[in-house]
Amino acid sequence: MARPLSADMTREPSVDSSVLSTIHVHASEEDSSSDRVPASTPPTSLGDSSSVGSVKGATAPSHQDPPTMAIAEEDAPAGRRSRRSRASVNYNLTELSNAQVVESANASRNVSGLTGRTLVSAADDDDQEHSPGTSFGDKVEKAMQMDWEIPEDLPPRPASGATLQRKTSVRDRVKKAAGKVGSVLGKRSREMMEAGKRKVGELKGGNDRHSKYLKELDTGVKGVLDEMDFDLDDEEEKEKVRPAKKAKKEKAQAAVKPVAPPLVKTSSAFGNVTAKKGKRWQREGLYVGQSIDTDGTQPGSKKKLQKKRPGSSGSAGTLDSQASRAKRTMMPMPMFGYLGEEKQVDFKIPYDIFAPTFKKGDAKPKDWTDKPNRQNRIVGDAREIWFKKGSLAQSLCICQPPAEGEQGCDYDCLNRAMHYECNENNCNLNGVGCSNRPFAQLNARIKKGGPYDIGVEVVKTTNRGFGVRACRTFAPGEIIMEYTGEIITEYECERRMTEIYSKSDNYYLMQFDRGLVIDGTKGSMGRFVNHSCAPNCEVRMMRGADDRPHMGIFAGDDGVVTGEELTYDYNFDNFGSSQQTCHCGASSCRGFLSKRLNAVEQKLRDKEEKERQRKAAEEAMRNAEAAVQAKKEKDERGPGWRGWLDLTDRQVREQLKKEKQEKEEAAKNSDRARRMAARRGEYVPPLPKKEEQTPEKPATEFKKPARNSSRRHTSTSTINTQKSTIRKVPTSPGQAAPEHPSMTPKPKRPGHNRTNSAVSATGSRFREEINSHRARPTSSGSATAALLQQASFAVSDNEDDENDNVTLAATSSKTDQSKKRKLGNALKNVAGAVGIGRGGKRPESSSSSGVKKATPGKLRQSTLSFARSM
Ligand SMILES: C[S@@+](CC[C@H](N)C(=O)[O-])C[C@H]1O[C@@H](n2cnc3c(N)ncnc32)[C@H](O)[C@@H]1O
Repeated sequence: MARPLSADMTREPSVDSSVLSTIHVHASEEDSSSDRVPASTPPTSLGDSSSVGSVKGATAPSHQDPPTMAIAEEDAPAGRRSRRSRASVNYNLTELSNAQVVESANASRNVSGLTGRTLVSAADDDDQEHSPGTSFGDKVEKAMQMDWEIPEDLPPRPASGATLQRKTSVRDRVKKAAGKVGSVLGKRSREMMEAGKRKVGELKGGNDRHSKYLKELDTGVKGVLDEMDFDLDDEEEKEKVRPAKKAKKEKAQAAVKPVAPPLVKTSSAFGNVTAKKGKRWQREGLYVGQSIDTDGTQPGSKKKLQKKRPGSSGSAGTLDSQASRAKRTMMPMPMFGYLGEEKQVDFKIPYDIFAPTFKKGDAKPKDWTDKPNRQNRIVGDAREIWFKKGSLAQSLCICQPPAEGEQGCDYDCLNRAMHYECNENNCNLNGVGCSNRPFAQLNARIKKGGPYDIGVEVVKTTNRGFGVRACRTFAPGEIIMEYTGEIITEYECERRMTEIYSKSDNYYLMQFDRGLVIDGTKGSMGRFVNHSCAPNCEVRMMRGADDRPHMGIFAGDDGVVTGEELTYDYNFDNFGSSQQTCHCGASSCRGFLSKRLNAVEQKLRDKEEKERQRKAAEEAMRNAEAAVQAKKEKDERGPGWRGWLDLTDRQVREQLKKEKQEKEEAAKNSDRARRMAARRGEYVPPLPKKEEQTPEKPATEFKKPARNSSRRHTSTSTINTQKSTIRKVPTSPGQAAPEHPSMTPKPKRPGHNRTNSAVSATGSRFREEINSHRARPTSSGSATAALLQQASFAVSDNEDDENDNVTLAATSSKTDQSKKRKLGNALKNVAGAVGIGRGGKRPESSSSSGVKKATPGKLRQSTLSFARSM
């Protein structure tokens, strides 16, 4: 197909505007002899070099021969003949190529029009432009030699007469370079940027538009040049594009509402500038990386931030840089809404946020390191048992591959049922989907490492020493850790218990295989797992792939969540006699870290417990009854009862004797006795005046506690008035305070104010009765009150001479007689009132004078009272 170019072409002036209208091709002699193309036969295709080559003549017009162009001999490839030796053929290329008429004066640019679409890249054009020595014809020939086809999806050719696509300008190339700069950072980026700037600088030449580009290059947003829109240098074009941009922007803003972010000032390497309007970022919201100053709308909030941060002194650093320093590194905790009273929503901390870890200063177990012994150590005689070849039955599971979404070797697996861990030798599934390999899984997890490999930590509890807390979740039945330690014999265990751990509070001994015991004192973290009567874990023994038993702590049926303390039921065998009290706090707590009982044991225990409770209830009942009885007896004995006295005590007996004498003496000198004696006409010796007043008897002795009822209160106060008068009766001079401690009066009860001595001192049953009735509620309170008031007034009249009332019987004067009468009447009235108050009846034992006789049972003091039941 391709032939060496063998024709020189010249162009003849054309009447047409096209310079390419007529081209003369000078065929060589050789061509004319062999491949000569007749003048009337045009090339049938563009591949025909003789016709295409003529174009070259058009690209390099010779000024010596205008307008006919000829290729100089020296331009021809080496070995070719000179022009003189070739025949000249003229072709009308316009006609031949059916090319569109290119109006541009620049012939080299218009070449592309011949092939419809540029076959030669812009870069080649540039090369050609910048390397004038390169033959265009050669290039065309090269292009012709290529296997090529025009892709179908090319943009349509511009309509005839439309402006052809312009060649890439320097500005475009700068933009292109700048675009690359935007995506790459570092030295290379800077170099490219500098190159772009230089090019624009070359173009500058006082042109405003160019200086604008230069400026844009310098001040691009965030220094990213790919965001610069160099294409939009035409104001008209910009206007066309803007509405679309605007709509896009509005749409974006609507999506991030309600907070419209303010246009912020930003800084770049080139200084502070106002940010480009196009892009706005949502600066606030509940996501990592947001500004801590969540309420940016608060005036002064940014300033506060500025103040807080060291080194952020005003001008140093822009707002953006400060905000970036104040970015959250974690999700903020949802503090509000969950805990309020209105929204009683249970709040659970997501496990992947809450990761409790040991803090500095937290208590750590002294005898334990962070790198515990994760392997069992067989000690002493245990070796013999441990390494003895057991006749354990081999197990082989017959599990089938699990269905999708299910796990293999599940609860119907034979290995699992026999507490064998599946391994490559005994598992039918060959490990595919097998879920019965906990220790292999644990080892793989620890080997892999990472923050959740072990997933638990030792923490100090409030009342149970140290404990273990989960730092991650564990699925139900998932292995958490292995309980390891020293493997000892039971004998050794007992020895250690009595000799080494006898004074210890914490025991780490766990029953193991074949009568062996694991002493976890020097073992894994499992030894710190505490007991609970409602545990969240369980301990299981399993024969591992190494054919040795292993003790594992597994998550219970509900799994374990982050932050939970791991617990299992110790089912403690008490080595000692004393039981350890349980502080697990579960509602079903058994009270002790003791063994969980089987059904029969539990039944027996329940029966015993029931019996114990019944006995306790009976005892309580008996005690209550005794208390009631005692109270009743005490009440019956009256307020003067001083409790039981020991009559075997000589001092007590003497004291009682003395009191009796005093009482008799007092009775002799009592008003009543004197009155009676006077009535009988006997001589009544006057009482010494001085002794009439008894300062040691406080006035409050007779006081009754205030009552709620106003009526009672009224009557009480009335009686108190009267009482204050009556109280002035002298006490027996011989009366003294009891000496023996057992005689010491007990604290007085309200309503039982009167003591024996008080009765003795008054020596009057009237007063006694008044006092006793005063304490009782009356049904006809108002009538009684009136009468008592009357009596009170009557007695009050006598108050002028305080001593007179006690010397009534001793005086014989007229005034005294009248006073005596008055008082007698008053007291009579009172007694009558009391009688009415007790149901309208007069007291049975009232005398003809209207004075009520106290019944013997109402006497406050009795020697009986002092008899102690022995
Ligand atoms: C295996 S250790 C557990 C770790 C232990 N708390 C420590 O600080 O080393 C068992 C001992 O912990 C204590 N303990 C465990 N659970 C308890 C509970 N629920 N109530 C009271 N004490 C408990 C008992 O002293 C028990 O002997």
